[in-house]
Amino acid sequence: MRLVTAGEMGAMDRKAIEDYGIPGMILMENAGLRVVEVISGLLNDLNGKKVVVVAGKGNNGGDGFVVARHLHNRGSEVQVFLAAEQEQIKGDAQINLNIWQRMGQKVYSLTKNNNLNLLRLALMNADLVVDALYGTGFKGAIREHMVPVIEAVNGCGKAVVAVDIPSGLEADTGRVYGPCIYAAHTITFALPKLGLVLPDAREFVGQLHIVDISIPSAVTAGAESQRFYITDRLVRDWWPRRRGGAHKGNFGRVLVIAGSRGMSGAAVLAAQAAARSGAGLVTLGVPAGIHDIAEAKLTEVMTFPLPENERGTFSCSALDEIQKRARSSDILVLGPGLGANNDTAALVKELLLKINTPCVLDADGLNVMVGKTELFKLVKAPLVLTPHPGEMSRLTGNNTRQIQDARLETAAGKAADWQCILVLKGAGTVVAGPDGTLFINGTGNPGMASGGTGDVLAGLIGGLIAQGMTPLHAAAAGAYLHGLAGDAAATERGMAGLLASDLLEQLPDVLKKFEL
Ligand SMILES: NC(=O)C1=CN([C@@H]2O[C@H](COP(=O)(O)OP(=O)(O)OC[C@H]3O[C@@H](n4cnc5c(N)ncnc54)[C@H](O)[C@@H]3O)[C@@H](O)[C@H]2O)[C@@H](O)CC1
Ligand SMILES: [K+]
Repeated sequence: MRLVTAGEMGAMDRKAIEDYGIPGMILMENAGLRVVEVISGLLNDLNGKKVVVVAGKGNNGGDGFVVARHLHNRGSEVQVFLAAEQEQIKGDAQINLNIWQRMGQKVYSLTKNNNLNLLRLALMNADLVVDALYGTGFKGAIREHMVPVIEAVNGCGKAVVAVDIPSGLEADTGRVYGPCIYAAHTITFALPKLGLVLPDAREFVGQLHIVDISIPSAVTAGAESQRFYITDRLVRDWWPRRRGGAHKGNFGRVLVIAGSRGMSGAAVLAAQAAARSGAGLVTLGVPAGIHDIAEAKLTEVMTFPLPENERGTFSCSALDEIQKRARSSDILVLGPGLGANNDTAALVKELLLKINTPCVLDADGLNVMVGKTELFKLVKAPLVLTPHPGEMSRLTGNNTRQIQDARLETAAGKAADWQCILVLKGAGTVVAGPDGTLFINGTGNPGMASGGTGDVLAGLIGGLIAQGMTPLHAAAAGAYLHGLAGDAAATERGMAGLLASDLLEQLPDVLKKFEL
């Protein structure tokens, strides 16, 4: 699903209104109705439920009046609080406010101080709160006089449903510069706004619902944004189909080159993830000293020993053998647990320059390329880099704060500079293609910030490429599925004890639903 900025969404609204003749009132009516549908699902029976609507002066507030009307019609007891003077309300919002008042319903203006106490009282008794203070028109920090309103809503302990965007959050940046509504659910219209899926926004957005408000599909499909939110639907579109009569040769061959003395686990995890992803054949090459361990740990994956140096890491003399094996493989996964020394670094560098097989380069495979990033664009086959912010910092020379403050720009910029696919890991993993396409991932949880989960991701992406997904789609799908596996593991066993190997256990169930 495309991610849009407030400006892009506004242009689409205008197009629907001006080019297609859909009155703005209809869009607002649909928006309100969709919110009521979600609320209805949350409260079961709307009859008799107490709902507080806090509305702002713009069209987001207008949506709030529509919500209030439909909830009232379905038997809820609705109180509307307006964070503006009535005279400030214009256009469609004004029409909906008028309708509400002609229905004999009150509006309490929060610009009068005593109504703040009334709001607090109403919130105490409420079953649910609707936040319609600000939507895509909001930028910067909440003004001083609105702070107590937001604080009252956040402090009341009731479920808050945010209309389009939690008020206080910027639609384009996902940034919050002052107090902001903590929503349990955010119902956003037509397409997800970029800021809603960025990591800073997560705690405010709660569960994100994307609802249709009847903007013609030709308009939303014509959005120019090359940023996408990864969804089930996208992954399903990319999914490699398994024909009847298929054999293991149809699902690709993965070569994993990974591990060193003390880090056999990384190699094993990456190889198992490739196998669990559905790849036909997975072969793991490790330094000879840990070969017996790898072989003992793995059942389905084939293993072979390679020359090592006195530190127990790959020796550069392993080059020919790896090259030969890579030629008969569909993808090379290189890097997990390699260790970083000059000998191994030389091997990685030579391999990248010589192979014609697509490659996923991870972990120490990336660390040994620090200072040599100009070589990335010389790699002949598609290259997928999977740095976490620390590795990205070393590769770019920017500190991690700079990387984290500009995750989208960094990923997109370096994917273009290095002519590669860049997977910038961390909350809200960003996948960037060299052509400017960006995918943002919303699955996963903090429990996954533990050793070995990155190795699983590298193997998973490799396995998907082997099965015929394009490297860019495999990187995005891999991040998404990896997060789903982490979420399933966390649901079952909690976050604290979550191990990378738990993700492997969850993968078959996660993948199952895409096979249908
Ligand atoms: N036709 C349309 O454009 C539609 C718009 N819809 C709703 O309209 C919303 C956008 O409406 P608007 O553009 O009127 O904007 P908002 O309703 O988001 O209102 C923002 C208002 O707050 C002001 N503001 C901006 N930054 C502020 C700050 N830091 N502190 C205080 N005030 C600030 C703005 O000047 C504006 O008056 C969407 O989010 C959506 O909810 C929906 O009704 C669907 C159709
Ligand atoms: K809102």
